[in-house]
Amino acid sequence: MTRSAVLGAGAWGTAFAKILAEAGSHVTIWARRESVAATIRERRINEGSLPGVKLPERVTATSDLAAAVAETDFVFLAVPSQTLRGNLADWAGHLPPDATLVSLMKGIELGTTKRMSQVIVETARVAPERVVVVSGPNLAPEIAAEQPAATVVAGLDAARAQLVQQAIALPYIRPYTSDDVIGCELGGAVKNVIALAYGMATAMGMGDNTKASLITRGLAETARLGVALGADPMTFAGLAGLGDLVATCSSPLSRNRTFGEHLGRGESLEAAQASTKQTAEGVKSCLAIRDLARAHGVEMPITEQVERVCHEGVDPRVAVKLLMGREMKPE
Ligand SMILES: NC(=O)c1ccc[n+]([C@@H]2O[C@H](COP(=O)([O-])OP(=O)(O)OC[C@H]3O[C@@H](n4cnc5c(N)ncnc54)[C@H](O)[C@@H]3O)[C@@H](O)[C@H]2O)c1
Ligand SMILES: O=P(O)(O)OC[C@H](O)CO
Repeated sequence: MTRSAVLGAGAWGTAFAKILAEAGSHVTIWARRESVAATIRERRINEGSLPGVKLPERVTATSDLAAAVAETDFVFLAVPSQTLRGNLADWAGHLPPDATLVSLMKGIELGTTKRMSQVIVETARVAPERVVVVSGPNLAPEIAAEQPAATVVAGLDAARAQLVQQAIALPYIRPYTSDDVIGCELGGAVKNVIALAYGMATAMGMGDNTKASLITRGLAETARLGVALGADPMTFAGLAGLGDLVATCSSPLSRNRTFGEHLGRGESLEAAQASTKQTAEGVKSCLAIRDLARAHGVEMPITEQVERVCHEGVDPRVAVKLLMGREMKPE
């Protein structure tokens, strides 16, 4: 039987531990707070992150990182993107020498503009082939409720990607493999930014034409950046591209869309942060994605406007006017 560690006891880490255990792994969740780890161990619940979900017997938890990762085949990373580098700096020395490191995160690092797999390779000092990424339309509460969904397992080493695929396949999870790590990670990170815009549009009372236009043009700018970085354009028509974009934009469960709704109602960034507690990765990633796009000479007008609303106090209505008033061009 395989052994897995899930580092991060948020909504996704907890839901993913349930998947892994049901698919046959022994799973240890690492939680920052011992009280969270103890409740998972003793009561098999993580009420703060995934309310009402009972975890299988094969899931345990600890706040001791070395104990969590000892003798594991897979280490799944599910902390907020902007904390990953700091976390890995502390963890790198404890990781088993051949464990596959799997990123469950959807963000781009501020300052460096690196994807999560790049941060892992650099900080844990491992070969890129040891890193696998899981990304797709996977809202944690729906997955925890065992509603059928598909996802993508992307890796440079096809054999490792297949092992992860086998480790998470269930009657309600259908994982596909891919070799396009760049495309899958970008799809996951940029959809959060577009979902912020979608939430703003929703709160401003905009209709389905507006929302369809945002999704379509949002995907166009994602694919443009992806191609400039070496991704396969077809990835953006798949689960980690369009699939995740549609799920995140259309679901009231999405933290990014919900955060956008707060901004669309005229709240400041600080007020929106105060009323939404969980991670809305797009809020920080929009800055890094904008910088990455500029560095590669790629136009990302929706991302630019989301960044201005989030971080420069621009009124979302003004952002819409600017987007609609751009120079005419072919699709
Ligand atoms: N929730 C989902 O539906 C979902 C689905 C797919 C991918 N993701 C991605 O998974 C990642 C984690 O998201 P989540 O939904 O679990 O977020 P979350 O907000 O529910 O939980 C984040 C967890 O990280 C912990 N944390 C915060 N700061 C930390 C630090 N400095 N060091 C270590 N741990 C820290 C928090 O205590 C919390 O347990 C994100 O990149 C997100 O985009 C989430
Ligand atoms: O709740 P969000 O906005 O972080 O989205 C969750 C997942 O990434 C959806 O696939």
